Amino acid sequence: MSHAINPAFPSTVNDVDKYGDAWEDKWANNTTPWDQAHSHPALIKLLDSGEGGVPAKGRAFVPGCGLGYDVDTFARRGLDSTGLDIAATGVAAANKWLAEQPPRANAATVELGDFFTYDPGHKFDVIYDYTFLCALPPAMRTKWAESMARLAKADPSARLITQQYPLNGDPVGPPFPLSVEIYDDLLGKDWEVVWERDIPQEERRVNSPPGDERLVVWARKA
Ligand SMILES: C[S@@+](CC[C@H](N)C(=O)[O-])C[C@H]1O[C@@H](n2cnc3c(N)ncnc32)[C@H](O)[C@@H]1O
Repeated sequence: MSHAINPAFPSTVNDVDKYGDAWEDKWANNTTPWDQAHSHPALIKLLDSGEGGVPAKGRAFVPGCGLGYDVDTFARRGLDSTGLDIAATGVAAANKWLAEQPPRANAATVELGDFFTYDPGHKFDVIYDYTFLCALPPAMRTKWAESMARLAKADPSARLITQQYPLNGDPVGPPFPLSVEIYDDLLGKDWEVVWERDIPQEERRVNSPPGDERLVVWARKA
């Protein structure tokens, strides 16, 4: 079995101390091959369907947002939307891209910060994770789940949307392979699944490495 590290992800994220620098290096060197230039079609389909009880107003949050396509997507659906990224170069590029898009009624901004210590001073109605959990060294996963609960409204109307990927990946990351069980173990204490769907091959993002994808909507437990 191959243990090659996917070039889309910085190998140095395995070293937690150099972790933020590794992402900044990627952005500064303009090597962001994960960037697909748009939101995942499965997210658009979910939001357009109105399924899963995803709030259509309030505040949306996209940690590890990259260039901010998902921030724009939520803002165009009625939510004031905040992205967060640890790479300053990425944040500047994202805010430039967001400013270049057609006007929208709701706020769409990307902030510089570390998800694990981020405190915006308010809670979010919707949080979306895509290619963020899989980018983290597995040792950080418990803190990822704690931060999701900390940043979401403690209300059953709050939703966490996880684009679960890669579910059948190479055992050595990044991207670090995940499984439905891993998500359940991480999130089951604070969240319950209210909607889920396997993503068929034709809906996956172009250039995705092999691996199943599943889109899951979680409601915050009361
Ligand atoms: C694989 S990229 C995915 C970007 C985006 N979600 C996309 O699909 O285009 C992961 C992103 O997470 C950011 N990131 C990594 N660790 C972070 C952290 N602790 N807090 C905030 N952003 C982080 C990286 O700088 C990078 O832009």
